[in-house]
Amino acid sequence: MYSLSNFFKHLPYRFSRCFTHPAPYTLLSNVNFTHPKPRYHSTPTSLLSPSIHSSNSPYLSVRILCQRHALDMFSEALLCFGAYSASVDEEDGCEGSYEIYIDSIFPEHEDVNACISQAADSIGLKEIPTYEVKMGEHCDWIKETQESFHSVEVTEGLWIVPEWQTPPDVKATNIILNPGLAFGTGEHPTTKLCLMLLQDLIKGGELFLDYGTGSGILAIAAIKFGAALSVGIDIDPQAIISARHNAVLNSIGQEVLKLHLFTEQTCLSSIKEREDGVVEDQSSHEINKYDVVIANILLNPLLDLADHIVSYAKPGATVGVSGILSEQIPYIIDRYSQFLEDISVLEMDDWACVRGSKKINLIDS
Ligand SMILES: C[S@@+](CC[C@H](N)C(=O)[O-])C[C@H]1O[C@@H](n2cnc3c(N)ncnc32)[C@H](O)[C@@H]1O
Repeated sequence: MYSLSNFFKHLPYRFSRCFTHPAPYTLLSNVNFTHPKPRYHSTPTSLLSPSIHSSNSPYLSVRILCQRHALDMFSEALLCFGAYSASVDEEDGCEGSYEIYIDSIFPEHEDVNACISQAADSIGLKEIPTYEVKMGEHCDWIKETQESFHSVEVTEGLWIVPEWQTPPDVKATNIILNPGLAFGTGEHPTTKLCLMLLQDLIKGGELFLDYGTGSGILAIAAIKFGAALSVGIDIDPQAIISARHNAVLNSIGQEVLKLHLFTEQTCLSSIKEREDGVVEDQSSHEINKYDVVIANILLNPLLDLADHIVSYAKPGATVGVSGILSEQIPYIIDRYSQFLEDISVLEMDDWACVRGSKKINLIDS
């Protein structure tokens, strides 16, 4: 039986993606951030801290030279240790180089040196990255950061459109998103792969579980494709808030798109609505219920939570797991082949999504 203590031990895995250790079942990173609570899973192009309250305050603009292999983890660590945002300009003169620039925004009063040192230390960098600091002018830099997101056509006729843009094709299936607050902008290959899988699977009337919903992009897409019910779960309250906002942007009601926060309290208390509007509830994501289950998280939680993730699917239902690099496919197949049959793999830009059908006679643990 899956236990809560097991579940919570996976939280640090959210920081593991930039390490591609070959051995399965290994804790790839022992990073344990204590303050403030980490919010983001990865940084495809840009991250914004949810602690932003005012977009018009003075700020420090910090350009940091980072080792390319540490990019994802270091960006996330910066947010954890005080940065408002961390973004990468892939076209900024470092192509092919061992190092890459991260442009980060800090509050005016922040001790940037301490933040960068702590961030580097927390992910085990031996040297503190070099950086330069400029005082930012009063300007709406959140808006500037958001403007780096553009409408994306994921597959023919399926567009992800930022909230502030007009859909390029009004006849297409348009998912309207505010991508600034949680992972799932539609730009990341794993999100694209999951969307393609969903488009293939949802024919009408299905029950869909989005395990690690982030911005809610997959849960929303499933409804747009014709699912009868989407349930999105996440361990990050900001993701739930963001997904709810995005559901409203797409005129999708709570009767068909249910969002649930996984917390320790969730399992100890009954359903309750908190002051921030997040509903905590475990009752509606029942095992053996869903026609399609997709988990776009990371290698290690996918390995450790495999039986838990699969248990939500009906016998014979499709389970898709993503958030993994192509080189990690064998570990996923090795682990999931005890639960799934007819396993196949979709790949895009070195990222992968593994799908399979839940074995009919599987006894859920
Ligand atoms: C890569 S994002 C995926 C977002 C979206 N589903 C997509 O496909 O773009 C992963 C999300 O999973 C959440 N997450 C990470 N570990 C989790 C876990 N063990 N259980 C539930 N959610 C988790 C993160 O908070 C994050 O919002």
